[in-house]
Amino acid sequence: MQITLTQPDDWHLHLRDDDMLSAVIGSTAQHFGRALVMPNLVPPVITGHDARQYRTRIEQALQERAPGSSFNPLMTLYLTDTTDAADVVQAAADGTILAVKLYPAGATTNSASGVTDLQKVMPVLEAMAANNIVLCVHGEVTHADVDIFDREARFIETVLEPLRKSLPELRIVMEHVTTRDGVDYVSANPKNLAATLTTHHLMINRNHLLVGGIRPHYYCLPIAKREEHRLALVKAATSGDARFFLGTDSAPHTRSSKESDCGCAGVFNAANTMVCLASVFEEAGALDKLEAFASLNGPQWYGLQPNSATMTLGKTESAMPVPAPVAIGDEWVMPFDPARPIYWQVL
Ligand SMILES: NC(=O)N[C@@H](CC(=O)O)C(=O)O
Ligand SMILES: [Zn+2]
Ligand SMILES: [Zn+2]
Repeated sequence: MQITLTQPDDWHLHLRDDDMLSAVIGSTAQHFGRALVMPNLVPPVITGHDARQYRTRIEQALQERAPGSSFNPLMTLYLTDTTDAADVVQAAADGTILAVKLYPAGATTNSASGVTDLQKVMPVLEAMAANNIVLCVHGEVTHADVDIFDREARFIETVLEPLRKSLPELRIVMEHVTTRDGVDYVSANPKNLAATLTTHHLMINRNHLLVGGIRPHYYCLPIAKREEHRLALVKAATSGDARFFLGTDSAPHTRSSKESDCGCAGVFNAANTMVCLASVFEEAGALDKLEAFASLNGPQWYGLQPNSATMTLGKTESAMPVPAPVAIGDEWVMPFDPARPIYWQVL
């Protein structure tokens, strides 16, 4: 059996910089037409100028590692307490950026420069609403007294809902939704709200992370939740609802920084996302919805055309191996092990 789709895009991707960028760019460029590139570098991508320079570095890495690729990186800015609204509006108007990313300070990898109080960035958010610029959010509160498994639900209640009430015209993407609460909130609020879903959150729950030994390569933020939440994510992804689309959140870290006494959060799934998704959609009896999720809903939300190229996926007789580790200097980046056999390949 084979299925052919419009070439997919990745609406949430970490490409990093320097050697890591060179090591991982090929995995994405091989399959995806475009990706929305996250700005959480050290230091972060804050201004339009930073984004143009980062885009140039990505293009250089592409030329070296994937010559001839037509992959198109789409850039974002990292919102800080002191972001200049005029710079954001200009960067969107001249095509430098497609969206702005909100990291609550301290919520995830490289978020120390994130927003400490939404009131401080209201002028920027108002300018974004007026100019139809999308806000992508890492939707977790960071208070020490909120349990890590409740941080997404609490964000919806205490940050997202009040923000949407005070600025209903602002178009918002809840990135990497991991709970039924998140899915239900997006489903119930049709206006100016969408969500990305990652490959790994469609495949693993918190037992995969913690039962039978701790699995640092499944540690990511937001953390994987109970099985009932994973099932809600699969239902949303396979529903055909245009407000749910693929953002892999492929987030490479070196093996030693994951297998550590204080391991980094992030799953590197760029190389096998499409075969994993084919497996998830097949199991849900929804292979006919994979194209909407991976290739059509995202461009529609961002007001872009779908890619003109196609991708064909074929079933295999025997299970396919997990992609090989990617070398970076004398280190490795370990690709996502989907915790089940995969009988699909990209042809
Ligand atoms: N998802 C992760 O666990 N990590 C991401 C950051 C993020 O998307 O929150 C990273 O940059 O490593
Ligand atoms: Zn995030
Ligand atoms: Zn991310």
